[in-house]
Amino acid sequence: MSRGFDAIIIGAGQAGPPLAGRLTAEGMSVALIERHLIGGTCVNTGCMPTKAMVASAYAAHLVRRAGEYGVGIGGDITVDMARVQARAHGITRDAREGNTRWLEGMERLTLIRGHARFTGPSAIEVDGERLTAPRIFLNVGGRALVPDLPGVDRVPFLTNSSILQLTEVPEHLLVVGGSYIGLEFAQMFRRFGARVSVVERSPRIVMREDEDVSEALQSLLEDEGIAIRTGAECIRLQPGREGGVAIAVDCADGPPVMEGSHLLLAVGRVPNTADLGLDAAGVETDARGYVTVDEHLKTSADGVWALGDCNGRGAFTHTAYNDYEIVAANLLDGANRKVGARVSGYALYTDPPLGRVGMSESEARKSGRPLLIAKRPMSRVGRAKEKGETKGFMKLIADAETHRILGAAILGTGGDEAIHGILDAVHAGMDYRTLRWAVPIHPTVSELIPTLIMDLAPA
Ligand SMILES: Cc1cc2nc3c(=O)[nH]c(=O)nc-3n(C[C@H](O)[C@H](O)[C@H](O)COP(=O)(O)OP(=O)(O)OC[C@H]3O[C@@H](n4cnc5c(N)ncnc54)[C@H](O)[C@@H]3O)c2cc1C
Ligand SMILES: NC(=O)c1ccc[n+]([C@@H]2O[C@H](COP(=O)([O-])OP(=O)(O)OC[C@H]3O[C@@H](n4cnc5c(N)ncnc54)[C@H](O)[C@@H]3O)[C@@H](O)[C@H]2O)c1
Repeated sequence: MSRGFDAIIIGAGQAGPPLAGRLTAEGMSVALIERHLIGGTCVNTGCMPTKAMVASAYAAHLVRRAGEYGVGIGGDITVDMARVQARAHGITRDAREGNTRWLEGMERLTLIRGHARFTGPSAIEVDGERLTAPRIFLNVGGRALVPDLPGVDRVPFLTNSSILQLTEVPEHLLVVGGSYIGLEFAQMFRRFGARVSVVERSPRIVMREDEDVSEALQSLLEDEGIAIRTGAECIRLQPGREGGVAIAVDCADGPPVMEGSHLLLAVGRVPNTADLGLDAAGVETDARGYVTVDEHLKTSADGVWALGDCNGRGAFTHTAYNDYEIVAANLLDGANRKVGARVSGYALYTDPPLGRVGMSESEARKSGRPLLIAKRPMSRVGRAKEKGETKGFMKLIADAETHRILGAAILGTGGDEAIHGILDAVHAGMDYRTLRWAVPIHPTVSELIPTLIMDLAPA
């Protein structure tokens, strides 16, 4: 049996469902195929559950600090991991069910549950059924990378998905990987009461950020009692002496073996492209399996586009959604939007969070432009003092000749929100001098943005 559609979308993550909404609204018949949970990674095992758990961890942290604010708490502070998880799962379930209802009620949409793979150009097979369409959109996302570390097959390990099923606080959580996933889980589990050790292969955590960011983050995590081991190049995994897991790191300074009760692998993601039958349709990938796309997100095969994490052009929910906006605008609105025009912005949800936009200082220096830089510790931000959250700093980097902002980092309370004032200015291509005369609201973290601009100096 074969069914024909105007369009087929594979994957109901962050780009597929809104694209289905636009295409069906234009009168097209669309098949949306999902093999697992509607909403994909962000809703089910990524942003939503982790940010819900970060909120629980923040509550535990603040309660422990209550005395500093003049607030007394009677009795011991306890964390009920099962309730923390139930809260997070409730939030994700509501989102997933809302998305599912929306898609099930969408006119001209056929929602198909199953694994899709190409059988030829314009042809897909799901559970033995053949589907064809002149337009096929890949939104297949990715999954946790399980690295080929010696001993990985001899020890139990957790990923970002399975760690969401823990109903008890681990005694000692070992985290391999000191970037987004590793650090967000490390801090939250420390705040839930676990001992936590992070092992990172690079010379510093969050290696893609500037050194001052890595240093400040490491120091604030260590202040909370998290052990961090960087430059750990020769990691071997082995069963622990008293059950649990051990990581042998005998190639660097420090103790040669770290033992823990649980192990989280947080060393990156792999795209879900190996089992898609891409060869049958002539869709090319790079060496790491990411679908190769052009500036309009078209693949090497006519009539096939790739959106979201699987195209390697972004690794965030907002970049996946923006991919949908680009494809929809070009196909349906006669636009000529390009992925390269996107201003890079993201946040790391430690507490305090790191809000980032554009270039890091080291990238800006490598570009060879004449730079102006301003930096201010959060201990000199009124709102941070009032909140009792003064760790971190804000940094702004501008081009001295063009007067454009090149990048910024706000590692500090509210940094994930305040960074948007700068992100919008970069997006608008604004001359930073325009912002000098903005009248921001007091007391906020954002109110320091004009001050930072006044402080810009050759560096
Ligand atoms: C722990 C964690 C925390 C994160 N936190 C944040 C955050 O705070 N902010 C942020 O911006 N980003 C965050 N991310 C990243 C974010 O989740 C992803 O960038 C985003 O979900 C990518 O969306 P996507 O649509 O490309 O793919 P996905 O959301 O992964 O969706 C792909 C879908 O395709 C389906 N699929 C795959 N292959 C097939 C097939 N052959 N047939 C049918 N269906 C298929 C999958 O089942 C899945 O549902 C986080 C990620 C993780 C892991
Ligand atoms: N706040 C957010 O937006 C957010 C949160 C979580 C995840 N994410 C997304 O998920 C993706 C994956 O995150 P991630 O943290 O797993 O990957 P990542 O690629 O950001 O970092 C992986 C880290 O593991 C280290 N590493 C790699 N191999 C190692 C080894 N063998 N031993 C020790 N360390 C090793 C790397 O040096 C790096 O620091 C990110 O690209 C991000 O886009 C985003």
